[in-house]
Amino acid sequence: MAVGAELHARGWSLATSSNYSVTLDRQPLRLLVTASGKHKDRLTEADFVTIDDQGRAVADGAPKSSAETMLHVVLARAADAGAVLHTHSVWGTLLSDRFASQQQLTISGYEMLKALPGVTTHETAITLPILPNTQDIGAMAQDLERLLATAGQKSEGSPPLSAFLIHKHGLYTWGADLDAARRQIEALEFLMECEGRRLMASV
Ligand SMILES: CSCCC(=O)C(=O)COP(=O)(O)O
Ligand SMILES: [Zn+2]
Repeated sequence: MAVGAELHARGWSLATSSNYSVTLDRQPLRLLVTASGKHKDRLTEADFVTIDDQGRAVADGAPKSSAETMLHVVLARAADAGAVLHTHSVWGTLLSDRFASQQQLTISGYEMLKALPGVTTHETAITLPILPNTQDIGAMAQDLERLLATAGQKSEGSPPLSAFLIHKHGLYTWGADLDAARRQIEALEFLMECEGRRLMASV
């Protein structure tokens, strides 16, 4: 609840945008996911749903979980996520469109990069893949599974994939726990704003 209020206050989870999850159990898989369509500034305990590995609510009478629930399931299953945060910031949305033809946004040179897992120097280049947006979340979940499988084969020395963008939609990041995901979302939103402002200043 506190994360929703905070990300809303930062302008990254306005209105009903965004969704969040925490992995409760791995065997069987159980995630606590935000309910769908909730104003993220006003989440209450009733606005969280425990779901299984198929994205189904475990308890009868639970509210409908996020429309993007299956992305959280894929991240918990295939990327070992302990927590996932998804935001809809202005900079993430604009940059996902500006770099859509390249299907990725690369950011390098900023000291803030060191807030991300596996990054020890500002000289590191991180790449945020950009997935196509679609209302078919099953198709998007398959795209994400492919992306994670490919990222797993990347060469040693590059930081692990810990975030991606969806075209004209927003940012996903995940970590071992909510603190890690919270730290990453703040660093990534900062980095995207730097990159967006830098590009604007150079036109
Ligand atoms: C106006 S937000 C549109 C849906 C979306 O992208 C989102 O992040 C929130 O969807 P949910 O079903 O999790 O409320
Ligand atoms: Zn979204």
